[in-house]
Amino acid sequence: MILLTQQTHPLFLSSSTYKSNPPLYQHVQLRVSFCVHTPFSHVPIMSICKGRPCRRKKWSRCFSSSATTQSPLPPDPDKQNGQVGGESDGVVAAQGKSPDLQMLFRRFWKVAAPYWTSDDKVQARLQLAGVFALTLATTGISVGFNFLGRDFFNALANKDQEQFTKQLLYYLGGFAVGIPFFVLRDYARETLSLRWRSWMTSYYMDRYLKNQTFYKIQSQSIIDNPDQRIVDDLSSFTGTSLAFSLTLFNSAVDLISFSNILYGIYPPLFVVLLVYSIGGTAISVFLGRGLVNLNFLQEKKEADFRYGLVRVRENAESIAFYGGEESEMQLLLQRFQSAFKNLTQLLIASRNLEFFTNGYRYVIQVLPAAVVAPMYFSGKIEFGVINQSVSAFNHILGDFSLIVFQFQAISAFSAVINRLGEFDGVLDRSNFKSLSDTLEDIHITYKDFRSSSALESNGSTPPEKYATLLEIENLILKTPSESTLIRDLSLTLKEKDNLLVMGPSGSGKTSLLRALAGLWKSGTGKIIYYVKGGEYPEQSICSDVNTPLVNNAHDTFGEHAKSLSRKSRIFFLPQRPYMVLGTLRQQLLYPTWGDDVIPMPDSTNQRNVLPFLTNMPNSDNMNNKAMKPTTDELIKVLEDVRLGYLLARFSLDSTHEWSSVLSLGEQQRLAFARLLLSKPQLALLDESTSALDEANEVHLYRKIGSAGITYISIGHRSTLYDYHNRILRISTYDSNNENLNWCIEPTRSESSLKFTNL
Ligand SMILES: Nc1ncnc2c1ncn2[C@@H]1O[C@H](COP(=O)(O)OP(=O)(O)OP(=O)(O)O)[C@@H](O)[C@H]1O
Repeated sequence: MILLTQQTHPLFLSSSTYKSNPPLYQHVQLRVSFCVHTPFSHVPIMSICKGRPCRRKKWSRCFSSSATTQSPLPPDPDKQNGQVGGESDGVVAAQGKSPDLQMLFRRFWKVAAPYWTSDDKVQARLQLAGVFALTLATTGISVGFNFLGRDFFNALANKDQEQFTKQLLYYLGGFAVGIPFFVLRDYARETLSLRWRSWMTSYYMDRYLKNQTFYKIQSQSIIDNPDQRIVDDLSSFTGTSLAFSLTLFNSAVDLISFSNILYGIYPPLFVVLLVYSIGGTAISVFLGRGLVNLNFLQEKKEADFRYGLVRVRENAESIAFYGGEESEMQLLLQRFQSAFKNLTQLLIASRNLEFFTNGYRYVIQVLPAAVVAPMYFSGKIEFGVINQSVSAFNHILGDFSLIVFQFQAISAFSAVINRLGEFDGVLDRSNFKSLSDTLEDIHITYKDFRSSSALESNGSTPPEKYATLLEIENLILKTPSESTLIRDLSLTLKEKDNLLVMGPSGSGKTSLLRALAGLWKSGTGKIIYYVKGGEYPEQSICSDVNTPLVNNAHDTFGEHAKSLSRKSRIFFLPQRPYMVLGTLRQQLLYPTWGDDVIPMPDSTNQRNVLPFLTNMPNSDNMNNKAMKPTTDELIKVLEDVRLGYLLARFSLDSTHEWSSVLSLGEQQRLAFARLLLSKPQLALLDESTSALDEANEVHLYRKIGSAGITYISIGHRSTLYDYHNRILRISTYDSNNENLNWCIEPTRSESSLKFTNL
């Protein structure tokens, strides 16, 4: 028996980390995991983590070392990046049913296939071929070792010193030649796995961030912990898929190579082995059937626990103000207990399976020697042949017993496949159509600004002074849970026609802005934006699949223009501004120039970066953006919103946790600075001055008014009347009342608006 120990965690802790946190890592250092292998066999017969059967990742490490066959080297201290992704709370798991095998294969294929047909396919396939070739070479080397071992033990048994020395030298020579193959095979496999993972990470992140999918997933609670699926599950999926494919390939080659040897020694031994392994597989599938579901739940529960801790970090100040430590402790303990209970069940299920699998492994150990020994005693075979038959037997046993030996790894892997398959489906649905068929009824259309002016000047009537910016037609707005908020709203908004939206709490004011921003689609009706299209290139004007086609194709902007117009023409200011991670300059430039302020890596580092990991800003997008503001302009805009004093405390390029170092009112003023820099056509302001004193509020409204930005604001203060032309009053919807639950009224005469005379 060869005992390969992996004292894993300390290898990944720098001494300083360890010294600064000795109690934290004390128990970690004591965790010794090991895989026990049979002589020259790649099959791990036991996997132990601190005295109990290893979970998933540790097993998959044994698994991947098994995939790499008979390595004379200790397995790599490979990625110890926490737990492997995991199980899903998907439909199947949630119902506690065993996942359907066909669906599992379908999901596996759907998740795995895109990379191998992607832009990186040539490189990927070449590397895969290299890994398979190296695996084949290592199998050949193992067969060679099998014969070397036979002659070595023969020389020993015959007390033939000369032959023994010769065989010893052969053995050492074999190691010198063979070891690099094993190392290179493992390295090539890990490199390919990392490349695959990198591509998939970029592919999943792209789809996750596109079309506000992240928002839909979060606001409608569609699936749990998407972040964990992107980080852990993808890593586990790529690593285990490669390891598993190589194990299968290797087992097939191994089976052919060693079956010949074993069959040549004693055919009945081969038949016994076959019957034994088929029976063992059937029993372990039966005993371990509950593990897949337990693995699903375990990962979800652990992710929930981790998310609870992240929320404490994110809301540290509020929790500290409330003095909510006790409640947080209770909530976190509840989540941990839930994970603990499930893990206990998982351990019990694993233990029961281990009773069988360990028995299965050990009972068979003496069998080949016992069957072949009579032939040795009768002088029909030499002593070395016994060793050879034991070795060949173990190889074939491992090949036939893949499912028995790897059942836990396979069950964990199935959970990962289901989790990713489910995520992939959600991303697909979100990117091709809505997540729910009933949610796509509010249509947003973008038309060329000129068409509104043309319409108005058509015929004998003189053109109106101001062009239309927005039309809302028969809008019935509903929550995602289908409760009506606003009925049959129709309005037209022209340039400088600033609208104030008022109404009781919960009546649907923010929801109206959500619908205008395209975040909510539940309901019916039309929203038409007239976007100043002069800056858009002709080719960006195309028919829009998500919006009803209008007669004049040039009137409707495509997806690309839609995102451009949303980004550069319509600007949304929430009540609690979002502060990005980065410098003060980045805060100001977000989101209009957000993608070109991130420093590009220098060209030396660039060489090592995979092409799909660099997200080059879209050149059309760049062309259509206004010139990036200079430092002087940034300083001026800070002064315009009365934040100039910040520059005495922070430089433009200093990085801080801005949501903590700036007060809410300062953050709101910073958001107005972004708005003034972007100069959109239309701004949607959701109580975006709620934290400001009246003097600052008035000042900011004057600034955006004089900048020529038209706005729709939600607010409660009567002082806001002075800066708006009309008020949209919404009352709480009552299904028994047939009247409309909104009305539009003028604030006061247009000439009296405070900024019009500025
Ligand atoms: N994701 C959601 N799913 C279901 N209902 C929601 C969702 N988000 C909000 N609602 C409900 O929609 C209604 C309108 O919410 P909205 O935020 O638009 O109100 P509001 O008028 O802006 O209120 P306030 O003045 O208090 O901010 C509320 O009853 C709210 O509970």
